[in-house]
Amino acid sequence: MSTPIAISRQHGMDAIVLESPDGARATILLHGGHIVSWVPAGGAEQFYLSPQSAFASGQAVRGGVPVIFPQFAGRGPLQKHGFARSKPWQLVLAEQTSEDALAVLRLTDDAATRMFWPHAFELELSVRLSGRDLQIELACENKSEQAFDFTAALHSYFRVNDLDEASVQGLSGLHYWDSVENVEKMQRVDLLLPGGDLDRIYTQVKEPLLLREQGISTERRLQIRQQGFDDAVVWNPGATKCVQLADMPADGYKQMLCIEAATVAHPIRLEAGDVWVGRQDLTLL
Ligand SMILES: O=P(O)(O)OC[C@H]1O[C@H](O)[C@H](O)[C@@H](O)[C@@H]1O
Repeated sequence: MSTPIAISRQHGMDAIVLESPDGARATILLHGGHIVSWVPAGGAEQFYLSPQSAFASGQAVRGGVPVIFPQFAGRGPLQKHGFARSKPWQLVLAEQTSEDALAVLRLTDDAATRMFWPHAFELELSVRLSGRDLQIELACENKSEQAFDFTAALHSYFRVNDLDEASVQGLSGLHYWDSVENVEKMQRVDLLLPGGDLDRIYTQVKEPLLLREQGISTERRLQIRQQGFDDAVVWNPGATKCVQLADMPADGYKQMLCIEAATVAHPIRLEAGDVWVGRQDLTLL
């Protein structure tokens, strides 16, 4: 038995609010196919959402999980991070079952996307919510007659109470591109303590990552697993760059850390008719 979920309004935009029977909750805007909130069962908000974010057509939301496609950052001729995050997506399905809640959203090419990127595609974002799990899947089908290349990411902004008390585990031994210093390096220590101004593309990420936060009497442990995506981007703008972001408070960087499932280093080549799938699965332990 499943119950359909109707479109509601959140942040002045069309949205789906997923609620699983065990009390977990997630909100997805049709604008950008953008998850803006996730509260696991018995837990607190896991995503950072800037109080100064724009919620307007054609603009990107600052926080949550922007879908980056078909170009990561400025690595190509398109607008930064491509167009998917600022386009209206269509709702395919939203329902609650006795075990979970699920939404599927779709973005296809149109005259505007083909002007910049001359390919026919179908992107599908599936979000499954249950208990302390959030599973995010991005699928891309090549609907054109020729192969195309793209880069992509699920650019998740995790909320932290205090950046100084947050750490990321599971990166040791990985090579990364340091986008601040423009140099390739290797992660030697297991625990990454993300101070400000950090922008790294870790390549060939196979093991789960763990975002940890030490409170006075509690410890938050959020497991981040990815599949289909080769790389993980860890980003925090730090004080100086944060001030330059018009849609973020000056000290907003202290409350967030991006850990993104991404394919950046080697673009994905998708043959005509083929489908690529990437996912980021989150579990509050
Ligand atoms: O400000 P945006 O266009 O949303 O980009 C935000 C950030 O995204 C990624 O994490 C990149 O690695 C950063 O270099 C970039 O600054």
